Amino acid sequence: MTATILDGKATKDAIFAELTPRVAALAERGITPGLGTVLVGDDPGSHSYVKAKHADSAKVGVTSIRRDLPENTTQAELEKVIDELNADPACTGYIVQLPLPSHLDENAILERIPPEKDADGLAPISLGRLVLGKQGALPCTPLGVIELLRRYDVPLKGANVTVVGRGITVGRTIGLLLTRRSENATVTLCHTGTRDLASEVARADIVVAAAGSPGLITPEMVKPGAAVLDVGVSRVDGKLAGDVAPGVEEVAGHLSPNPGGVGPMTRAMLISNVVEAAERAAG
Ligand SMILES: Nc1nc2c(c(=O)[nH]1)N[C@@H](CN(C=O)c1ccc(C(=O)N[C@@H](CCC(=O)O)C(=O)O)cc1)CN2
Repeated sequence: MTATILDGKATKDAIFAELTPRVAALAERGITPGLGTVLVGDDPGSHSYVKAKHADSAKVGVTSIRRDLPENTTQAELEKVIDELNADPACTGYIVQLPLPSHLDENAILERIPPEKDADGLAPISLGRLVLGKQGALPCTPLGVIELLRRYDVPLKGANVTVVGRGITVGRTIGLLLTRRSENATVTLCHTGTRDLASEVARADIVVAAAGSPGLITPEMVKPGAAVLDVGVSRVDGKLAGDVAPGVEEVAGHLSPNPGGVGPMTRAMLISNVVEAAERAAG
C-alpha cells in the first residue's frame, strides 16, 4: 500500500480561491479585513511563517499590518504594541507569533488580545469559548487538520484519533475540536508521560503527530490504512524534520507530509478566520 498524500499546499490554494471572491464582496460593501502580526525576536522559522502569512493576505486581498520587534523587547513595549493594534480599526484581527522569547510573559500577552480581534483562537477568552462550545475564533492548526481530512473524505465520525503532543497550538486544543458533535471522534491525547505510545498509535484510525520529536512515529506502530498527519516541527542540521519516520507511507492509507501538509493549512485557516470574522462583524 502507498498512502494517498494529503496535499496541504494544493488545498490551501483551493481555499484561497474560495476566499478571494468573499473578500471582494466585502470590499464592495466598503469593508477590508486587515490581518496584523506581532513577531518578537530572530527565530528564522517564525520569520518565515510570518512572511508567508503576509504573502497569503496579499493573495486574497486582506490588508497586512506587520509589527516586528527586536529580541530585547520588554514586556511593557510589547504590551504597548498590542494596545495599538487593539485601537487600530484597520486591524480587524491579529496574531502574536509563538513562541515569544522566554523573558516575556506569553500568557499575559495573549490575555491582552480581545476575542473580537483574536485571529488564531489562542487568547484565553477564545479558548474558554471553545471549551464551552460558544462561537469564537478557533486555533488554526487543529482547524487545518480537520479541514484537510474533510476535503480528502477521511471519516471522522466515530474514528479513534490518537494525538501525540500536548502543546497549546495543536495537541491540547485539537481534542476539543474533534470531540464536538460535528466531528464526533474519540480522542486519546498522548505525551511524554504516556506509558505505551506504540499501542495507543496502533489502535488509531487517525494519528496526529505533534510532539516535535523527529521520526517518533515509525511504520511498525501504524495500523494499516490509518491516516497519519505529521505536524511535528524540529530542525535537524538546519532542515525541517517531522515526527513521522520514513516508511510510514507504505503502511498508512493517507499521509499528510511535512513540509507540504498541515503547515500550509494552518496559514489557510488563519486567513479564513480573518475573513469569517469580518463577515460576521459586517452582519
Ligand atoms: N500565534 C501562533 N503561533 C504559532 C502557530 C499558530 O498557529 N499561531 N503555529 C506554529 C507555526 N505556524 C504558524 O504560525 C506555522 C507553521 C508552519 C507553517 C508552514 O507553512 N510550514 C511549511 C514549511 C515551512 C518550512 O520549511 O519551515 C510546510 O509545512 O510546508 C506555517 C505556519 C507555531 N507558532
